Amino acid sequence: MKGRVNNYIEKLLGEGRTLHFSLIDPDKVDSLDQLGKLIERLYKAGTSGFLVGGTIGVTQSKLEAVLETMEDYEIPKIIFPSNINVLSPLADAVLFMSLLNSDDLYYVVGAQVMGAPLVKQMGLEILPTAYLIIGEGGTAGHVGRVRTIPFDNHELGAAYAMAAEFMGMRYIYLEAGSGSPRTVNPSMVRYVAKLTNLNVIVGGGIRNPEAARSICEAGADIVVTGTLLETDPERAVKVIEAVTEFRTVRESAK
Ligand SMILES: CC(C)=CCC/C(C)=C/CC/C(C)=C/CC/C(C)=C/COP(=O)(O)OP(=O)(O)O
Ligand SMILES: O=P(O)(O)OC[C@@H](O)CO
Ligand SMILES: [Mg+2]
Repeated sequence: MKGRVNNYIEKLLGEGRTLHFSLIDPDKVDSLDQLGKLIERLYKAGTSGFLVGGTIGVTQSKLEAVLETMEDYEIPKIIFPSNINVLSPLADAVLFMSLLNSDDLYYVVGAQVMGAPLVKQMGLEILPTAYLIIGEGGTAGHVGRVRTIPFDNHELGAAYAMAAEFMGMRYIYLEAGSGSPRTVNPSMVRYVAKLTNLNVIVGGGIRNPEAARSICEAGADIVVTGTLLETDPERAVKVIEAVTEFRTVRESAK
């Protein structure tokens, strides 16, 4: 899929679909055998791609073991990097992200400067992504030193999203944090989707098909689940079905 991931995403979105990405955290994998079975299950259920990453504890060897387990599947394998050590040429693409609401310049531009030559050498396709953490954002919010955007402050979320679009980014990831007790507010998703042409990725705390559906209805383009795959794969399959069965007519931003 290298070089074809953006096109693959645009094609499915153009057909009115919403995509589901399964987030695998290499640090949470106990057995590669079990991971292989889980991946097969998620693929058969219709997940649209794999994100691979975790905030803490991911080594290159754990990352590559996960990517090798996925290699025979014809859907994108995309790195979700917490830092420059979480990169590998075995992936197809990388969410090349800037944490826009960080107080630490390292997460806004430093990691990108250190990572860019590595990404180039590895030949990874780029998904230029504004990463926005809403609420406290769990471990990622702590590590990323976020300047809080309250869950109900849609104007603030949308202002960041518009700034990201004006700076040339193509994706925005609205993140509540892994295992968050609540998801990003669907009304913030609606606001961002309406005011920009960015592809809107939403993740954090999505634990059931109803929550996933509300986020789809609000106009998300890609829905991410991570923790649920680890805790309740049966329910994760139901979330995948809810997302991939959803159909929408997308409007361009005014
Ligand atoms: C572009 C490059 C090379 C790096 C970008 C680096 C940036 C901007 C990082 C943002 C801050 C950060 C720590 C993000 C983590 C994103 C991530 C992989 C989340 C998913 O992992 P979790 O599920 O939260 O991990 P744990 O389960 O370990 O908490
Ligand atoms: O683990 P969950 O809560 O599904 O969150 C997924 C992802 O948005 C975390 O970065
Ligand atoms: Mg996690």
